[in-house]
Amino acid sequence: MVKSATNFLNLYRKSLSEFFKASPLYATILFVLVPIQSVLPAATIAGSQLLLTSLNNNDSPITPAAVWSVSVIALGIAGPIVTLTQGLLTDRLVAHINLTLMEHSKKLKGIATFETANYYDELEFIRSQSGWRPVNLIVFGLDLLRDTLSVVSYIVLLAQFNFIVILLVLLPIIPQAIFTYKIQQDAFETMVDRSPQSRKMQYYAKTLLANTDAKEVRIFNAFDFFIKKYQHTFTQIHGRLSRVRLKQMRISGAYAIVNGVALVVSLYLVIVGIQRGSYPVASLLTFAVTVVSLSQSLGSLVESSSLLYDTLLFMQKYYKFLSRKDTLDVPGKTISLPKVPFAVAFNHVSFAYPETDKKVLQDITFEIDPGSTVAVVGENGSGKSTLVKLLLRLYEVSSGEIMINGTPINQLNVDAFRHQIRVVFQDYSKFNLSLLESVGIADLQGFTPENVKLALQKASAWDNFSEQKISLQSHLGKQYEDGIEISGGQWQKIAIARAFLNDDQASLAILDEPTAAIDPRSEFEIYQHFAELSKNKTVIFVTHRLSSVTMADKVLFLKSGEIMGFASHQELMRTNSEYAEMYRMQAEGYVKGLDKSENR
Ligand SMILES: Nc1ncnc2c1ncn2[C@@H]1O[C@H](COP(=O)(O)OP(=O)(O)OP(=O)(O)O)[C@@H](O)[C@H]1O
Repeated sequence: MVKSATNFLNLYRKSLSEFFKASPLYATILFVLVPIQSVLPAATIAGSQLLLTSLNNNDSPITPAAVWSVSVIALGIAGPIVTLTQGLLTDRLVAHINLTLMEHSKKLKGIATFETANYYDELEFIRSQSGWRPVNLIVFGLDLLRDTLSVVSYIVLLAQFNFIVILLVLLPIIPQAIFTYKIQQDAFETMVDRSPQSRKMQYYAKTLLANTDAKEVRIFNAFDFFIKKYQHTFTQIHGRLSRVRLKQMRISGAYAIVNGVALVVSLYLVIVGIQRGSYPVASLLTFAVTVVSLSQSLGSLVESSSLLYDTLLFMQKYYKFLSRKDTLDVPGKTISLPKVPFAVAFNHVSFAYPETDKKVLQDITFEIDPGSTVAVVGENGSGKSTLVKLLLRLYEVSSGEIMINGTPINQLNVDAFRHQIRVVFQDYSKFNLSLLESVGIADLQGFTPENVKLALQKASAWDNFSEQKISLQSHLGKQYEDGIEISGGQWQKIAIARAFLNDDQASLAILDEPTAAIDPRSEFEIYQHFAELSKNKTVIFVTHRLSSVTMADKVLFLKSGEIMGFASHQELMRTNSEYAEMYRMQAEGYVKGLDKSENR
């Protein structure tokens, strides 16, 4: 209990320091004004009692009247200033928390955090709440400060009464507070637990409402299917949360009754005290007003601190994410390679994705000569994209070693190494930016309108865009009001253009199924430019179109994470029956297709 209270206070203190990081000015104004604002109600009550006493004693009422007046006026002025500053600080804090998260993601050079289910859930939870949780941190964080100071100031006012009176007012609140924190923790844990389910619910709603799945949902008439799935998941998680909240309400009601009885008893004690002459008559006013205000402030203190507790549990996850280290092991001193074509060597490389046991690559050993072109082929799931990810050092190998120009990959400077690579991913990004930026992002220091245009030409995209009056400045995608939605093939051509951008400065090009959505004419044109792309650099391309392997010096044939063959296409055709069969099957399918159309 003491330990968790200490943790709570430490986390609160740490979280408050975020206010100052977000805006030192607004935070300072608030931390000066809120305490003053908090004690002002008690000051007005004290002023009232002094006023009554002075009138009763025929003394001058000027000083107590001044205390009362100044307190009331200051209270009126402080309110709007605090509200304004709180609003301004909230905006800053939301931006600060999100920017800190984004800055931290910069340090995570590996992608395990983003592709592993557990990490992903945690990240999604933080990301989905980072837009509004900081607001609660300010609101409840300041409420706690305000309520604490108000409670202290009311207790000071009550100090003139018997100790038992104070105890009667304060005691019932302690079990109530403990219980409320416990319930809040249960509610939070229920919410965190349900985060995978919440994601499911969001997914079902999005499938029906977003444009990405609109076609198939309608063709399959799958509306009720998704609505039922949503309702089912909602009922599951809502039931748990409702039970926690109902329990909270029942027990809070019971404590309210205990509290009420304690207040009545304390009023009785004060009346008896006044009748006996222990307290002045005017103190009844102080007691009546203070006890009600104190009771309200105590209730509010418990509520705000329990709600803050909920927010602090979020902050705990936020700090945990910030303390998350990169999944790559980056040495203190790293090596940058000269701008020459890369020689790539895999030495007995095996790999299992984090938190899984299955080796998706097993004992892979091969060498690629600098400046040569290698095609990687194999069935779905044979490990081709995984090999690419390891070569880009998005993951660390489980065992074995990858060497680039004779240097182990994990001794290279990650940023410099990646900057020497041009890459097209199978699941390429559709950056909702201008056309210029969508391509330029591949070389942020070196892109110009001219070289972006050249890259788009090599990707066989420029004429197509020009015909549709899409300029370099046009915004792509639906994120913008004036954004233009382009076709799947056009998005892919932009991804290819990124590989062509300033490609003469790269040492390695990696193309993972680069032309899957491209029309045959464009594909032919792009492949013609590939010859240019492969000049002065090593090229590795993953493909299912075996017709394109003839462009490669060698073919790496993978099956179930193992190398089945690594030789020229001609040699594999001669020596590897499985490869030859795969190639013939594709070629026959194509020829049969031709025969059919000719016989029509
Ligand atoms: N992030 C991941 N976490 C866990 N397993 C993964 C992950 N990504 C891929 N896998 C698994 O690794 C294996 C190899 O996948 P990979 O994507 O490398 O195959 P591929 O040869 O590129 O397939 P395709 O031809 O379909 O693109 C598959 O069994 C897949 O399920």
